[in-house]
Amino acid sequence: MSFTQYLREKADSIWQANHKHPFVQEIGSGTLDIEAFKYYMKQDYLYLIEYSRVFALGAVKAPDLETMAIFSNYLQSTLNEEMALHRSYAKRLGISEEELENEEPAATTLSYSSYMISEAQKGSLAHLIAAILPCAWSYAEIGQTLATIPGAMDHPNYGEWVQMYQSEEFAEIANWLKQQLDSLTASVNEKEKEQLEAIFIRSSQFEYLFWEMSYQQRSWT
Ligand SMILES: Cc1ncc(CO)c(N)n1
Repeated sequence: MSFTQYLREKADSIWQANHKHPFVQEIGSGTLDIEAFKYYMKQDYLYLIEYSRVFALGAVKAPDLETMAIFSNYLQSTLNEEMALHRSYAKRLGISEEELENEEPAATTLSYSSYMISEAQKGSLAHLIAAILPCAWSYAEIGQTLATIPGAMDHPNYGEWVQMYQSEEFAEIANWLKQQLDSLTASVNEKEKEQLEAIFIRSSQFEYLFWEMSYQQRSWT
């Protein structure tokens, strides 16, 4: 079994809880309260700014030009493609660009993004990837699952979201990160593998908290 497959199994109960979370389920059924979605969009925009910085740090830590170019490519696609989805939703939902950029991060957004940046800065490239892999991989898994629900991709509010995350291009990011982590861990010791597992689990838990925060539209209190 590959190391990333092992991580996926270790985190399975958390990932199942993410799939079953009412925020995710209601995007699929199209019944999610639009106010919760708006709240999510604004917080996720802030999250993605910091997530982009981790890709930039990946380019800094990359061992060769090819890896550097791929990190810079995913930095570009997050800033200009994934975040364009948020900008387009904001426009449609009546959130101004100013409001989008001036939103204050909620407690979970701040702790999740600070956690990723901190692991990315202090650790090796493998640590950096372990911190962001649950983000890319769990959204690809969720997007592909929701896409099988009849009508989910055509829903007037949530269809575009499902289309983005079920796409091949989005899944490619997770697949590439998995390959990198598997090859980087081919020769690391057990202690480092345990550290990487702890980071992967922590980010998976933060994914759950992010759904929960959004569903409750919860900020700091
Ligand atoms: C919180 C969160 N995790 C992962 C993704 C996927 O990029 C996202 N947009 N937001």
